[in-house]
Amino acid sequence: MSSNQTPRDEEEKRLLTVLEQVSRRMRKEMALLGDRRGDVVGIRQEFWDDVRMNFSDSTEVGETWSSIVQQAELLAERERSHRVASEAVERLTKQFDSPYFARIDFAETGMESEIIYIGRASLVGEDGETFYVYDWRAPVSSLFYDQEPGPAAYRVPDGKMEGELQLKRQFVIRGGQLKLMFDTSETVGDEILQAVLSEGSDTSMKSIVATIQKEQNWIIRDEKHKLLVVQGAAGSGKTSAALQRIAYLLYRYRETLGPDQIILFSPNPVFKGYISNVLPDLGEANMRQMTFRELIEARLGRRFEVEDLFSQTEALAAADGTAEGEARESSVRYKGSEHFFITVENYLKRLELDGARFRPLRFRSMTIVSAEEMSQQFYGIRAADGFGNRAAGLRRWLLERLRTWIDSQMNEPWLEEAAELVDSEDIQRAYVDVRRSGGFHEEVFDDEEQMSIRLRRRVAEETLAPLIKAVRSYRFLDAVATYRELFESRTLFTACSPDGKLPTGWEWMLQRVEETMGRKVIDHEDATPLMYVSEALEGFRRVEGDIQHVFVDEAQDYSPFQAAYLRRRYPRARMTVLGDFNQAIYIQSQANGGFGGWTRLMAPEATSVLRLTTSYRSTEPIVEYTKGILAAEDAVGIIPFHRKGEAPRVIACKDNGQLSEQIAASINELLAQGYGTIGVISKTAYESGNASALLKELLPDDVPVTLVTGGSAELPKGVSVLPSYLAKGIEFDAVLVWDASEVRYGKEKDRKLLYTVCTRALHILYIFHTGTVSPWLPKP
Ligand SMILES: Nc1ncnc2c1ncn2[C@@H]1O[C@H](COP(=O)(O)OP(=O)(O)OP(=O)(O)O)[C@@H](O)[C@H]1O
Repeated sequence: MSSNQTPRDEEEKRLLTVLEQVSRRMRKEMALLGDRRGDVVGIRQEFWDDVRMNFSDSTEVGETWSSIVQQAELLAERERSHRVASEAVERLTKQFDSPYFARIDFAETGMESEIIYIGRASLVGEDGETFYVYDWRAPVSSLFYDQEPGPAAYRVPDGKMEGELQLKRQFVIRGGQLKLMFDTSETVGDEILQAVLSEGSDTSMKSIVATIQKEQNWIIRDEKHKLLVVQGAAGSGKTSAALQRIAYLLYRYRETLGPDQIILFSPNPVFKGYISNVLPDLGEANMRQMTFRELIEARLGRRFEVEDLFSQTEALAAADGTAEGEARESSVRYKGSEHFFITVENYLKRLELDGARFRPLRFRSMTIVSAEEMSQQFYGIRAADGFGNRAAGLRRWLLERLRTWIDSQMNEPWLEEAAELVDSEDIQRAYVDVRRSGGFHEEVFDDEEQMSIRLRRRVAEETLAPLIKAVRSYRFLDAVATYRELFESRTLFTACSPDGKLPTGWEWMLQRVEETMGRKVIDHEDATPLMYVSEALEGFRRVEGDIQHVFVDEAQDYSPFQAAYLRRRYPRARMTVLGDFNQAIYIQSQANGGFGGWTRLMAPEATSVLRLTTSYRSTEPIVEYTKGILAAEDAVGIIPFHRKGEAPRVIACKDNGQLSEQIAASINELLAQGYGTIGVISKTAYESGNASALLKELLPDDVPVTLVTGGSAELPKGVSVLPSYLAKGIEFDAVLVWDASEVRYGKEKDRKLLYTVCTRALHILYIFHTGTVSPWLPKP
């Protein structure tokens, strides 16, 4: 490079070289893609022409079959290579747009300096040796995220590389054009981050690979710990770090780890949709995503009507201030507490000796096996074998008992009558059975007798099929009665309780459990404890051993039961758990005070607890303002990223009518200013239903207003109207809070909810209220 060129000229030149490589590769892949497409279409069209069809004898049929298989394999292979080529074209298109975002010059000790460019994906020359761009996940790339210029080192799989980091440069390249470049002495320079954060938000989350911060990078690349617990302020990049970590793990362990071996627990379906583009955008397939609710539904949903967390939240809000509401709230709080978890754990220990409840096997009015017999059999198996072996032993024994019981019924009138009613097809089948087993050669009379026995046996087995199925799926264990027992006996409860005390409102809980479970309804607060007891009695047999990584986002919302359950269900998985105790918005998680349920899941030496303190989402004025909603001790350690913006506004309205008019006017203004996503966030779903109807009336037809509900799978563009708890984890350019009055957000329990709502804003936060304003908002 000639010396009178500026660094920018040199970088422009280098960019052209890289783009030329990209386009050369693109031409090649396009040609390949065209060929493959042609092949696929051709094979599909001529599929049957190339198959020899001959059915004249069995040899010919065999040959016909193998020629079909051959053609199908050829087609599948071409389809695979078509897919590979089309993925390559997609990747190269993105590379043409922005091939890299950073450069580092690193001199390994005793060696010459090497220039390394870092991008979303690697780019290797046709010689297979020239690395034009390194993948952001390559070991050397960590220098960019972790280190400042000067002596530096990075980890490689078999040790450490030491040397000197001589230069760090960041780029913004869009559409193949170098827009910005900075040399930086910080880990990742502020200027670029400023530029990225000033952009508008979208209806789906973006990747952050170009600007990953040092602390986030520790989370992304940690390979030492089996349990990683992250407490991070609102907007500090927990979800982002989790998703980039998944991409990192898929790259680092690509030989042994697939996306279906990673599972992420999301707070709700909207969030699921919101994050679903990040991994594909990074060229990786999505991991599995679930909500905890889906686990509960799969386990209890077939036999019970199970309330979900959102319905519980709505029910509590509707009953707020009533005696019934207060009682339910304290029950919900208690059942999510550590105290209750320990009580149930102690109860399970006692159940190893005695007390598990069983459902008798009954047929019509006959008892085939009584609950007492089952209990004797169950507790007759050594306790050391654990619940799992005992339950399996009892299951085997019951199936055997059912078989002998069927034998004993052969001459019973009910069976004879039922056998007489069977249709001729069944008789035919019984006839075939007898023939197959060698009947009908000897005495005719005996054969008839045999046939009739078979017929009766078949009828008996069919009639008892549901019972047999129930035994096979462990339904003889009565988890509901076992769980209820804990509430029915005061002495039992106090014996299990860690401090020997009953919780306040215990009588109410007892009545409620009796009343709901009697109707086959399970309150949300009972669902996980019940599922836990139920699975414990079966010995936690429903494990998913092939899952290698479990991620839990919004982990502060999980009760100790939920945490313990996930650990049991995925026994071999490493866990990454991310949350913010300031956003513990559900009553169920307010009593367990943070992350206790998670941190005890694994040994301390296998656990790492990290904090993220800088809040990147919102402007500095918004972060400073929202910190004021929290209690002073909770706000310590939340640091705004210095991005300028408008101060939040609090707008008083005289009634709901004026409130909706003011919000509609703000929406019009904000849309005109170019804000693409606007969230109108109310406390409950009931209110958001009303809000959306009012706004639709007030706004012109071309302004899209979408009501987001618990079932919504994605976030729309334009104006979203949604309840507080569905706004978890997502963000909007502008947040308009629907009625932050004292009536709505007046109690201590509403404080974190209001904080969560307000921290969804990137650039604009307007808070509207009727009557007296919530006491939690900072005083002007
Ligand atoms: N290193 C980064 N570079 C660029 N943007 C970032 C970075 N870290 C976070 N962000 C942005 O900040 C916003 C918040 O990130 P994210 O949703 O991951 O935070 P969070 O901690 O999960 O938030 P919350 O708990 O409030 O839901 C997102 O828009 C994300 O893109």
